[in-house]
Amino acid sequence: MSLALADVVLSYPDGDRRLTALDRVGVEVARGELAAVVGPSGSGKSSLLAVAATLLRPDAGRVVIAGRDTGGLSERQRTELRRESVGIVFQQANLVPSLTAVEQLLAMAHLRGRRPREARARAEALLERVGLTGAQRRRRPHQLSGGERQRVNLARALFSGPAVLLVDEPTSALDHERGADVMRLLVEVTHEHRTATVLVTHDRSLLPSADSIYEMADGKLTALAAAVSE
Ligand SMILES: Nc1ncnc2c1ncn2[C@@H]1O[C@H](COP(=O)(O)OP(=O)(O)OP(=O)(O)O)[C@@H](O)[C@H]1O
Repeated sequence: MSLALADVVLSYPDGDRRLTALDRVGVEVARGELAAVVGPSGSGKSSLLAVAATLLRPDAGRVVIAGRDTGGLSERQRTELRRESVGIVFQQANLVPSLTAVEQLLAMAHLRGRRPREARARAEALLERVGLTGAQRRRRPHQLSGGERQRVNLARALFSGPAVLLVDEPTSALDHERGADVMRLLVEVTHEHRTATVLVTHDRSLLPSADSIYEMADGKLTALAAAVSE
């Protein structure tokens, strides 16, 4: 399993008490599998992604990423593991306003010490794969549509070759057709790049293309349909 959560509990301070956002959550996602998580607002979906991304430490339970139990790791080790093994596509694209699409990816290469020519070729290929033309790859975020920015975001998340891909509401700002296109792309890249992908969404119409489906309600995660093992 590339991503495994077992008995994960997460709570937030809430006045004098604590609010339980994740209540003994367990989930396993294999490489090449896209698991979709649906659930109402406030049910704990973003909290699940934050824990899976090692951005938040759970109060209890285990989070295993690419075979490594993250529980005993220092902050520094967690950051390192996140950089190497976790691709994150959150609602806002969080792109750097002054950089072109290609440069958004190259900025990551710089952090990771890749060779410039090799990095540029990889950046161009990934952006092409997610559907950006040569001209679009040279544009800055404000010159791209919301859907195109999401594609840049996805390409950037894939750049390091992560084992785990975490995607939060990628289609919420898009119309139905564009949302369905982004979903199709996510399924394809999950299979091609062999990522263990978790996708959080409100949109139930996207579910049929997922490999497995879970529902989050009041911090509890239930499997609605399991992945068919290969
Ligand atoms: N930093 C925080 N401090 C306190 N409570 C929080 C914090 N973040 C989230 N919560 C609470 O935890 C619960 C779960 O929130 P979470 O954001 O995970 O839900 P969600 O399913 O992602 O919602 P949405 O679909 O609206 O994004 C909610 O009751 C929320 O108010």
